[in-house]
Amino acid sequence: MHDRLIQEGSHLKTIGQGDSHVGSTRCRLYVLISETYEKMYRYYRDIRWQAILDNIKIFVSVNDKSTDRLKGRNTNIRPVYIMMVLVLGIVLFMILTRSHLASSEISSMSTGTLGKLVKFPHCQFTAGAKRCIPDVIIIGAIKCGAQALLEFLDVHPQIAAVRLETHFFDKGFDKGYNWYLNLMPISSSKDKRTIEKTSTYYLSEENPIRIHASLSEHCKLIFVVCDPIQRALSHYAYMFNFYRKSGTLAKIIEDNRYDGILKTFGSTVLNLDQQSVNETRLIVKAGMYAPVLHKWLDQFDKKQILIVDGNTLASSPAKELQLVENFIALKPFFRDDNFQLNQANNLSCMVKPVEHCVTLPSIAPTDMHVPDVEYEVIQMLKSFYMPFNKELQEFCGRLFSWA
Ligand SMILES: Nc1ncnc2c1ncn2[C@@H]1O[C@H](COP(=O)(O)OS(=O)(=O)O)[C@@H](OP(=O)(O)O)[C@H]1O
Repeated sequence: MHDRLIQEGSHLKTIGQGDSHVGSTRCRLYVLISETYEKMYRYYRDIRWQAILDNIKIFVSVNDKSTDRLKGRNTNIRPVYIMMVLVLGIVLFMILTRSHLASSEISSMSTGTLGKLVKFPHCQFTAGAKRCIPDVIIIGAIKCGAQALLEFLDVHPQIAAVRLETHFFDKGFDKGYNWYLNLMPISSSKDKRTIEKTSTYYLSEENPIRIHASLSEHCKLIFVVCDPIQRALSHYAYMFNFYRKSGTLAKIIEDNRYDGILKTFGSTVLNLDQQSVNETRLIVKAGMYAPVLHKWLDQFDKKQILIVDGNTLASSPAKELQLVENFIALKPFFRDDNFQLNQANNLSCMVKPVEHCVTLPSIAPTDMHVPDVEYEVIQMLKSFYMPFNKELQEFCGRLFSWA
């Protein structure tokens, strides 16, 4: 069985094997590492028992007669109690070999500013339940409706969403796989895809490399974009209100950091001479979608990335949700009559099968600072973003009303 597994499954690596006798039955244990669970199903019939811990898969063959069994020959497989004894032995074996596994994997890791890069096991099973790291990640953009997309998708029966931003790949990568996995929803269904959203992922150059190295080679990315000027205004208003509420606005303005804001929207997005756009500011950079996308395309195939239009998502969510269904191969679920447009803010709420409006930051409308915006500033931003928007449209093969 072992040779056949190795021959047919080039993704399998043996890291240990041994013989043992239980009564008169000779048992051979193999400890194999596999990157994917799916491929293992093909071999499942050969295997008397398997266990999964991190990415260690353990397979047990009894008397090496499993290949005979596949060919339909009769075998003298001993009763279930033998297997139970083996299970206990193997659990011990797994514990003893974990430290060895860790060090053998480290040889293929990259360290340095990227952190340890290693393919994460997709799911872990405990007490009949399963947790899986994401199949799909919504990587941004800030203030374009990524949260609305996530919350609506979570109503789909095949989706298990992480409601809070984990920031694992941009801020918590050194916390490691188990920390990340424990943030994932528990699911008992085989059919569910796990989805995570952190709106700042798209901005960091390390994230595409880390996500590509850690998640399944089949993982998918969703990038929600929107009118970059509207986005910048929303971002500015959010930060202004946030810092004012926390009493740190004056300090933020004084610090003049690239990710901070200044007293006015114009002074934040323009250079000191007021004649050109300051592209070193986060608030400007966060709307330059095409250059950002290049970093992701260095790691991922174009087919693995879906661009969603956040402006359309606000007014006609079903249209964008259907694109997502198609992209991640979900059963059709979302229709126009699931949603209703709220005339007060021009944003859609779900009305069925559940009533759900996406919660916006808890700042009372009366306290909300709406930035003053000069016509010239908008014109400068328009010309600045135009080539990036054009490139994005070419990439998507789709026109956006705001581009
Ligand atoms: N259906 C629905 N409900 C609520 N909000 C919606 C919806 N569709 C899109 N949007 C837009 O989402 C904007 C906030 O974006 P995000 O949730 O992605 O912001 S964040 O980056 O995660 O903080 C938010 O921007 P602001 O209104 O300026 O706050 C909305 O315009």
